Amino acid sequence: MMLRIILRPSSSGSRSLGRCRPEKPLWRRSGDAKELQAGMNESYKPEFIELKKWLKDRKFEDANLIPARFPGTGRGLMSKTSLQAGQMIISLPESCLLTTDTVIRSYLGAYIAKWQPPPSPLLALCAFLVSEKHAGNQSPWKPYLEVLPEAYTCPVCLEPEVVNLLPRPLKAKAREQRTHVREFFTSSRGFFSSLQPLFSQAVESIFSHSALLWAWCTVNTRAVYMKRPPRPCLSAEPDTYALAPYLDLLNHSPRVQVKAAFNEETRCYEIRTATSCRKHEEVFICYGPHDNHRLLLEYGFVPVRNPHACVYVSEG
Ligand SMILES: C[S@@+](CC[C@H](N)C(=O)[O-])C[C@H]1O[C@@H](n2cnc3c(N)ncnc32)[C@H](O)[C@@H]1O
Repeated sequence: MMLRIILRPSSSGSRSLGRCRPEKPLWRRSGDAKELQAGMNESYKPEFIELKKWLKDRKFEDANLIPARFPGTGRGLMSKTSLQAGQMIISLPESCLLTTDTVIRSYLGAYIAKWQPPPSPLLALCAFLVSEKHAGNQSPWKPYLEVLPEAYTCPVCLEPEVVNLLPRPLKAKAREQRTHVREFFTSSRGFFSSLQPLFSQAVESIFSHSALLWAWCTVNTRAVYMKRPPRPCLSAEPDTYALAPYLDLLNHSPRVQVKAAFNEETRCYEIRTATSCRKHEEVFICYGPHDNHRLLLEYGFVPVRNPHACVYVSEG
């Protein structure tokens, strides 16, 4: 997420990640009826009822999209009505977004301001996610945290024996990603220690490698692209991540295009379709024109048919 409809540049630095890609117009649907399979409504589940209440309190109401489980793509959002080209799919108010603004305004803000060198925007978001998850029932973000995956399927989360089975170029990238996250953890430990006054439990047990990996994957697979101005209390790395509850239930299809961006006038993150979507179909967005390696590496899945799929060959 960051859903890239495109979503954003990757948090591991070297690539552009699938998030909402606002500069690309609209989406295409394949029109292949065989691909469209009915989903099982999940809106009755307590976690989604709680999430909808929480969103309503933050001025978001939507009667059209419902959480559902689809064969092939898993959990996603289904449209209760047909959607026409150019129609808004979702418009999520700023008050629902989790960005570095949220973190800086929180109890972590004073600790971020004190820490030198300034933490990166990604570290600020990850620390907040870990801390709020640790807070459990006390967290105002609980309804959102409850619908986040417990675990991720990106190669960085796989056992080395499993990574070893991947094709060679992907294996190399998966190992690089693992090293990158390990270094992110090691270099963040000092900052985590500085947060000890906030917790009765040892910070080492809260901000563990596995907790940070979960937070990193949450941001990397779900955040949308939303550029924030640089702030002195954060490092100069681009601040482009926004977690967008509910909107981040939208799955990827390489065959659709959307327009997605934060609207400065309405103060909402908006996604519009370019093409129509039939009633009771899964609504997709496009995380970017990514090949299968990239989708597996960054998002932990490979779509059934991908027009951007390619085969890597070595020079030899
Ligand atoms: C932004 S989330 C979308 C919602 C997610 N399916 C959920 O249940 O929370 C992105 C994640 O959804 C899954 N996903 C997205 N598009 C998919 C697709 N076409 N097929 C299978 N899984 C997909 C991947 O696990 C990906 O990391």
